[in-house]
Amino acid sequence: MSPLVTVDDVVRTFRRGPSTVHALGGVSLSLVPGELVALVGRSGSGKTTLLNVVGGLDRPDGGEVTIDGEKLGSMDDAGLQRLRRGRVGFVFQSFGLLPFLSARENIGVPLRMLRTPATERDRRVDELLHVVGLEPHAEQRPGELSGGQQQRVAIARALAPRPGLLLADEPTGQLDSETGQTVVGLLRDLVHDASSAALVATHDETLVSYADRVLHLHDGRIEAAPQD
Ligand SMILES: Nc1ncnc2c1ncn2[C@@H]1O[C@H](COP(=O)(O)OP(=O)(O)OP(=O)(O)O)[C@@H](O)[C@H]1O
Repeated sequence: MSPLVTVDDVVRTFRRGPSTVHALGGVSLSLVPGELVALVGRSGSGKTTLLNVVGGLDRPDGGEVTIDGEKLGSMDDAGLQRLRRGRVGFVFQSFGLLPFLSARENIGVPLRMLRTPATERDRRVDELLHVVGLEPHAEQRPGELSGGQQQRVAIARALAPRPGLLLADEPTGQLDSETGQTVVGLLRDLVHDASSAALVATHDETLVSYADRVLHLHDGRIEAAPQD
């Protein structure tokens, strides 16, 4: 199967005062549709930096990211913004929901940004509320939902435009282990069903056990997979 995402020798360095931090020191990987890949590594190993570069939130200093055959390095800022709106979904540890909107309205936000017609938008939001099991809570605001419910809203929102690629940074970090397990199982099923690819940075052993593949980052480099 041809890859949906390829990351080729990506380098990202940051200046911190007089010193240089090599956050990514030549990372290469690829993701095919339908796989959930866990990205593990110690704090500071470069996981968030890699997700940001793959999703076009940050530009690398070297190397290339290709999504669906399109090179991100050739896109201007408007092109990257279009990519993020339509083809890449982000799920963050802190959920990132708008506090004054209901669950239903939060899920619909990316579709509003894409100017999806209202009837189609409503249909898609209803479908997602059903998929993540939040129909009874559709009109509640984030502050009236549990952590697991908020994370399910965030996942539904990320999936609303049917992105080919889902990027998640510690999506279970704020959840107790049982809720985390529910969210991870849901995430995996959604990725498999929609043939999306997901790259998920995590410290969570349960999430790692649900992944199709695990990539280990160490000091900004992917380590060879341990032999089993
Ligand atoms: N904007 C920035 N400016 C300077 N240094 C940065 C910046 N962003 C990241 N870094 C540095 O790059 C390295 C990698 O950081 P990154 O956040 O990607 O790690 P991480 O693996 O996601 O860590 P954690 O698990 O704690 O979230 C760290 O040394 C960090 O301090």
